[in-house]
Amino acid sequence: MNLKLQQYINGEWTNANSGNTRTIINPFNQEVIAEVPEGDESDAKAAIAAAREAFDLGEWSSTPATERGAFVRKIAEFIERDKEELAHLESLDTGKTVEESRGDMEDIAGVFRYFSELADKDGGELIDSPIPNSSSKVVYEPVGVCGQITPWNYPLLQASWKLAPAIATGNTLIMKPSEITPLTTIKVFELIEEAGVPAGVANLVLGTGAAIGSELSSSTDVDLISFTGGIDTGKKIMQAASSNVKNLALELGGKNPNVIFADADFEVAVDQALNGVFFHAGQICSAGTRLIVEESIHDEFVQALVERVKNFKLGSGFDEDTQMGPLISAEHLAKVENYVEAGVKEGATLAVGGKRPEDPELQNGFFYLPTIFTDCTTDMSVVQEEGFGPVITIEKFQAEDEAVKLANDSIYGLAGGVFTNDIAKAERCAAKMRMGTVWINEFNLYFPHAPWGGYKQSGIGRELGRLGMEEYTETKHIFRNHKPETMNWF
Ligand SMILES: NC(=O)c1ccc[n+]([C@@H]2O[C@H](COP(=O)([O-])OP(=O)(O)OC[C@H]3O[C@@H](n4cnc5c(N)ncnc54)[C@H](O)[C@@H]3O)[C@@H](O)[C@H]2O)c1
Ligand SMILES: C[N+](C)(C)CC=O
Repeated sequence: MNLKLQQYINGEWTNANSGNTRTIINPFNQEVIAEVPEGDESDAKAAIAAAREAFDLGEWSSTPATERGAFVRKIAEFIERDKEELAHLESLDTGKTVEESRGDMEDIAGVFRYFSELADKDGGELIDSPIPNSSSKVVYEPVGVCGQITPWNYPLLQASWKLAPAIATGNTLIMKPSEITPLTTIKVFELIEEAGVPAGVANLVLGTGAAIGSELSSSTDVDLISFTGGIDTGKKIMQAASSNVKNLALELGGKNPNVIFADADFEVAVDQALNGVFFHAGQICSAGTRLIVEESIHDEFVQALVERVKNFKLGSGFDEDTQMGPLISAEHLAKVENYVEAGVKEGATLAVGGKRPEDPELQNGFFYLPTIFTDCTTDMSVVQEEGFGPVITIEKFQAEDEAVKLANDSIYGLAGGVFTNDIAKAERCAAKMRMGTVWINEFNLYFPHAPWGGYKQSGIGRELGRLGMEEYTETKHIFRNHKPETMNWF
């Protein structure tokens, strides 16, 4: 593997202070693919100190936005150049099909391009001051030192949503990828170095959330934490971030409803319902794992889903005909098994799946069969909890209001979909669904221009789009008196 396999702190590639390492395995067959440093609090502290110094020096934050945008554009170009290598690493690390990883790399390059173009497009605002002989303006400044923590399911994609806007806006940062899937993030730091981003601006620390993530969250030298991951971790980070009232951006989980009306295009709705869940074996925050289907088409819809699911090809992400890869780890496989077991105990009916595959070629990987539960009710844990695996629950409805009520009956509010050919009905539902993204006759689509984030416990703040840039800026009002005079009050 032609990769540095080290941390990147203050422009230097380093091993962990302790000398400890972690073995990274391929979830398809458990083969060792890399040995990376396992940093601890001392590595995190060194990276925070480097980022703090680079920010407080002021050179980076006062670099013209056009120049910072040019650095970000170069990174986009290098990602496009190294797309195949990056896609290969992502599939090795996550088990997802290399076709999906190629798509991710295109999206990631697009994210860097988008923020490079946005970098110098907002120079602030002149306010029409109500005070005579004065001027009033608003300027946007970087927040400071940013801690960035990412999950294992879309390692580089989630990192790109944080790295590109932070660099474009003149912040300094410390990135901590998931300890399970660090490879593409290491590679992108090679590209950040190659692009010439100054030492100390972007730092990479490798290790666990308990050691490094909590140091980033609690340090009073960090001004902002941007986190993508599970709700429970998000809550811990929120508490730790109160140490110095950090700015906080949280992208958390989802249990995303997909409402199918009887008047939807049947084939499209079936196809999108499957795509909405089974890409990356359901390990997607916005997976449409909660299907809510109009009663009159329910049985036919379930039958069509089951027929298609039975023919899914599970296998290595590097085989061209593989449609679904493994889950990420033995631990996660056990979690999905327990989740399904709970559904069965609560009375949901297993229409298909519900176990590991028997294919001898898949026994060394963390595979789980695509699974569909019918006869589900909103009180079931499988309907309320995020399983983060290839599992769909199906509920029935009769009336539009009932469908919306079911869709909103959740602690989550990340994303949802509605399939119908009645556009007025679709718009009515979209308006009432309490989620950060609602797709009409589509599922799981995202692009850099539109904001991404959750209502309710799915998070705080937005990534992507202009709002994703604003997360990394502070707003300052500057008032100037052109004709200062004494007040003679005291
Ligand atoms: N909303 C979104 O856009 C989005 C995108 C991708 C994934 N997710 C969510 O991520 C979750 C799956 O990812 P995961 O299992 O890696 O999540 P996780 O919360 O277990 O871990 C995410 C990151 O947090 C770190 N971490 C763990 N404990 C920490 C602590 N105490 N302090 C600081 N950092 C800590 C981990 O090391 C990892 O880097 C799912 O819930 C999924 O929905 C959300
Ligand atoms: C945000 N997204 C959809 C790219 C990945 C969620 O897990």
